[in-house]
Amino acid sequence: MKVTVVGAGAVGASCAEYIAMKNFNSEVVLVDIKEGFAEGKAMDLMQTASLNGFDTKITGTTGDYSKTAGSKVAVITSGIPRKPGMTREELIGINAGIVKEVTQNLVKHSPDVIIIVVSNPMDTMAYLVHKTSGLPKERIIGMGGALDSARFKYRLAEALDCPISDVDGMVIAAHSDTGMLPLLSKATRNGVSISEFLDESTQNNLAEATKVGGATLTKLLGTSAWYAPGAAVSVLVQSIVCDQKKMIPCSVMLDGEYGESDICMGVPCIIGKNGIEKIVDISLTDSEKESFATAAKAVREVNGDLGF
Ligand SMILES: NC(=O)C1=CN([C@@H]2O[C@H](COP(=O)(O)OP(=O)(O)OC[C@H]3O[C@@H](n4cnc5c(N)ncnc54)[C@H](O)[C@@H]3O)[C@@H](O)[C@H]2O)C=CC1
Ligand SMILES: O=C([O-])CC(=O)C(=O)O
Repeated sequence: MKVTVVGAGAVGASCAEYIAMKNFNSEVVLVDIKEGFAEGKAMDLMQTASLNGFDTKITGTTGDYSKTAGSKVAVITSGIPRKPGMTREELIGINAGIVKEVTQNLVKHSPDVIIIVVSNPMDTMAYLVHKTSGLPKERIIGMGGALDSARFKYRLAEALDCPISDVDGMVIAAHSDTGMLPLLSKATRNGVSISEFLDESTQNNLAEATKVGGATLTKLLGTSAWYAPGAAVSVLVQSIVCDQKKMIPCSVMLDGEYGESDICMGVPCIIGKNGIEKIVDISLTDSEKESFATAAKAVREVNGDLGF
């Protein structure tokens, strides 16, 4: 199957690399606006194929969307990343125009495409794709929760001083420094609630560290992260291409679910060959419900800047 990745920068190239390394898909097309950049990244990645043992064909193009025709999945990573001290929301002015134009080009050449939105502010960019693409809602998936949940598991394992494979947990709501909701009430070590091992203050500290995970890395790196974002996208793409029907928190258009409508927010979804196969309704505590509603209010305010 053909998978297109728009934006051959840090996250886009990392997506392409992880997809290829997992060797489940035949073709990845990288697109960038910078002359020769996607072609160069594709060539460099292809020269790792014999070393890393994958058969995925990776090609690159400078803005020729005819090369993306017939894509099953397209990942939008084009746009600017934040710098230390910035919020994701501050990127809207530049990224909204880029995401809108890229979406129109993608849909023109691949009307049946499933779009994965990565560019920030992601929940608002996913909403923008809904408003401008004409695609059915099950074919627009915002990537945030997969990454935030991986960061949550990293912090859980750190606090529990145990292997990451021992822990499980999920982050829902918004992909923002304040709007993420790590579900402490459902986090486990081998099926045992973390409250059996960690006191409340330790739990709250690790939840806070999870929420600012992106900002912490941006401060350390001088730009935002790419390895875990790329890996998180590859998990989503694999679940679609291989119809795995994994449950992954994704930012999707809500129509009454979790008490919200006309907004993209992170909720657990079953991801398969049709994109979002199902939104999973899970029980939340009263305080989690309140946090979800507060996060939605903030996302709605940012969406307002799009002018729909
Ligand atoms: N949703 C998430 O969890 C995450 C989102 N991000 C977001 O992903 C985006 C990309 O981040 P990076 O890869 O680090 O940035 P980057 O600057 O390394 O790469 C972005 C690429 O997009 C290209 N581009 C810009 N306009 C374009 C257009 N109209 N068409 C095609 N390509 C275009 C640029 O030339 C550049 O190569 C940022 O908005 C960042 O905030 C990053 C990490 C995680
Ligand atoms: O922090 C950022 O700006 C990039 C991002 O969304 C993340 O790494 O979670």
